[in-house]
Amino acid sequence: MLHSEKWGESPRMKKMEMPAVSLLFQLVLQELNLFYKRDVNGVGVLYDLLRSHWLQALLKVYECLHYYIRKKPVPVIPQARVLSYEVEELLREVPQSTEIQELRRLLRTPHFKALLSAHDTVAQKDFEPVLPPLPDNIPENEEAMRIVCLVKNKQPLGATIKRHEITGDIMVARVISGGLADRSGLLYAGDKLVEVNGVPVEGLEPEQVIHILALSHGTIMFKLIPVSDRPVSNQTTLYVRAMADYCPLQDPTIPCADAGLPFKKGEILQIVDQNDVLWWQAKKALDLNTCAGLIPSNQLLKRKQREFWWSQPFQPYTCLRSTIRECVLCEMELVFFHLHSVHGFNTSIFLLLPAGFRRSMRLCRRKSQNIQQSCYARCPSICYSTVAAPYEEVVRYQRHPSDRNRLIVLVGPSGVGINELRRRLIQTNPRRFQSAVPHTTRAQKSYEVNGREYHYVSKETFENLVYTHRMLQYGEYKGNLYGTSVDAVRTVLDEGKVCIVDLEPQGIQVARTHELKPYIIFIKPPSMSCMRQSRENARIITDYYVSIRFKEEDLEEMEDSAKKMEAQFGQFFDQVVVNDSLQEACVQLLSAVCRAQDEPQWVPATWICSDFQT
Ligand SMILES: Nc1ncnc2c1ncn2[C@@H]1O[C@H](COP(=O)(O)OP(=O)(O)OP(=O)(O)O)[C@@H](O)[C@H]1O
Repeated sequence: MLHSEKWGESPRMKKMEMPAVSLLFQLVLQELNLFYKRDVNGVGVLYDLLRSHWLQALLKVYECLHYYIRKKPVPVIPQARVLSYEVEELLREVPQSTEIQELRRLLRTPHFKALLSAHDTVAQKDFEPVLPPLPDNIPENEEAMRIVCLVKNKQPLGATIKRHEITGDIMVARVISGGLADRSGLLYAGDKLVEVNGVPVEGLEPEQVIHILALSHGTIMFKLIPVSDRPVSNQTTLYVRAMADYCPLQDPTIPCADAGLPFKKGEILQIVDQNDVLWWQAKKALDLNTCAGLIPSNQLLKRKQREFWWSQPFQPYTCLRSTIRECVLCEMELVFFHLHSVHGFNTSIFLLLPAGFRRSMRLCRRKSQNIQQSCYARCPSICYSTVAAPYEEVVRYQRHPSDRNRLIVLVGPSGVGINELRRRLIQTNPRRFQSAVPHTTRAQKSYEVNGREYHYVSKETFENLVYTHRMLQYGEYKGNLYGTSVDAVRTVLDEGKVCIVDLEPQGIQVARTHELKPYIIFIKPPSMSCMRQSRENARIITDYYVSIRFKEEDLEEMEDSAKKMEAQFGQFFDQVVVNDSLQEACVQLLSAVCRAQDEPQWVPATWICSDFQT
């Protein structure tokens, strides 16, 4: 901000602008000076004290603060006009002066004029809120009472009230972090309301208090008895990934729906307050400037999920809304949170393809009924418990250039184009990107090379890999076992390359380890109408030698399957690429893969913090 004054231009001016304290200091020192020479008792000590460096420095700070508080910006356009006029005059005298010509050009530029105009608009506004005078009839026990004035603006007040179950008093139930009430530092959870805008609240219902607030304009004045034990905030900020959707407006148990924070699975939330065991306060990591909202705590969600799990043991994925609906809480909070909105507050065919370009687990699975999904077969309880955790603690992770690359996992419905995209991605830079060579128990063909198309192993070896948890996923096709091993992935990563694998979504959990740090990319089909166009000439590869056109039912199945995958596993997707135009999808895929390796990403805290690692 530009200021028109210069501080202390003359000694007289300086004296006039000097704050009273400084002036007093000077006078006292002058007086003491007289007595100092006469050696009056104690004068020397006082004189030295007042002249001490630290006190002088403190006084200097005080003077500076005083000066800036008093100083108000003034409009500068009139001065700019005078300057322009003087520049013109000067140019008449020295027309060839490039400096003055440059100054004239600057003064005439639209952005400079706009800057001055913006400055003056701000300078002429009075931003100081006009507070009403304090009431005359402040009670004698003033100590116990506090008057709080909050000026309404476009933001919600950010606090909730409730009736105390025993005393019937109207209390501040909670103050939402980052809201107006919180930033004022004047309202605390547990404060007892006595009056609102001069109206006593004793005997009133919380709804009636809300009504009084709704009718008030300008400034809201609360008379309240402060809570005796203010909560000491020693919270550490925590980031979590939401593992389910949550909609506060459809949750009848939330103490205050308007104060709730809706979120979708996969979103990163910053938990700012965990004081309440049942209801936390959180912000979205993408929108940290807003005030926080209420979300169910980990404990509350886990409890409900457990109850639901025991009643429906074969349906691991629960609808958060349905579980929460069962919860009955005694607390009933009323909002003066969103008053502004309610009451007007401003408120492939691998035969001929080079190594790595073969189909792995996706091999003819549409036709096969025998392919098993390893995840559930091997560890249903582990999968369930992890999937069902309501929040997953996450941290920001930036891969160090000397670290191994993160595993890239492609997930999507059969036929969506995963093989095609992976093939194209690898083709862009085969020295950087590579698939993992799968294992199989089927016989090696004459033109195949062990370790190129497949690792050909015996059934016993294969089963041993499965039992020792070294298979990311595996399945059976026409009596033979196929699978992708962790060792095969590790081989690619150890060569400094980026390993690209496709997994069934149930296999995501197996791959999510500290070692592989997988980055999951969901390949999503476009809308049905777009698919009809883009897949008009495409072929589904149903067996090594058979390819047929996509039928309407294939497209429907793809869409249906994609929806189910998103609904059940969406929380694990780091990136979604819609495969409409192959070229565009490939570009998106390439940039996502590069981002995963080179830019900071949210990853489970267990992958990074040594405390979590087992
Ligand atoms: N965006 C697209 N536009 C047109 N055709 C496409 C597109 N994406 C993929 N295809 C074609 O669709 C067919 C199926 O693709 P692809 O084999 O890559 O799918 P997939 O997801 O790997 O299927 P599966 O799970 O059965 O192995 C291929 O012929 C491929 O070229």
